[in-house]
Amino acid sequence: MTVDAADSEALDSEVADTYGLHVRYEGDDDPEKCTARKLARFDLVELHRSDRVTPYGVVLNPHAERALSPADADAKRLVALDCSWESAGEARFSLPGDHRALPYLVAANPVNFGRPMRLTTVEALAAALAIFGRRERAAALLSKFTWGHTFLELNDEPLRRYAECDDSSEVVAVQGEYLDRGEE
Ligand SMILES: C[S@@+](CC[C@H](N)C(=O)[O-])C[C@H]1O[C@@H](n2cnc3c(N)ncnc32)[C@H](O)[C@@H]1O
Repeated sequence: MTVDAADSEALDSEVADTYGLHVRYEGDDDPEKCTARKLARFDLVELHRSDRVTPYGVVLNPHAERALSPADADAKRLVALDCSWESAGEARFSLPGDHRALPYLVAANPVNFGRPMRLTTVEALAAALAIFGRRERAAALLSKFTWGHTFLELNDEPLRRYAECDDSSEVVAVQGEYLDRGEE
């Protein structure tokens, strides 16, 4: 088989499975607690050690100007950056791709439980899948963590409402309701 044919076959299988899940893995966080490494052990994501070899896709970036919405659901790949929060500044997100921030959601992981927006890599990927209407696949990723199901429970209503939006501006409007509640 030619290289091109092999590439195209690999791409077809990603598309058939709807989304290829990729992680640019920095490796500066506690490897014992790293959610991306655990997902990779179960072959649920592919880890990449440099920006250059990380495939193009929708990049989950908390600093991005545009919010993720169902309008992005035709993407072939979701890409997260697994690094420590200390090194997750804007400049670190130099990956090629369509950068999107997740809307208001609350973390369920033991390190940042209850804290808005500070999601682990598995929570971020699962949230994106849920917003794209792939709730079962989101649950499958989270099922590898004892606290994983809590993420979908805590965020059940916002995730369902974001998944019903048409585009980023609608998602931002829904998010505004949750942010306002937090300020009351
Ligand atoms: C900073 S790393 C921390 C990973 C952690 N060490 C772990 O074990 O999962 C989390 C990654 O998830 C994605 N992420 C988390 N919160 C996000 C948000 N609010 N919007 C977009 N992406 C987010 C980003 O790709 C971010 O770099």
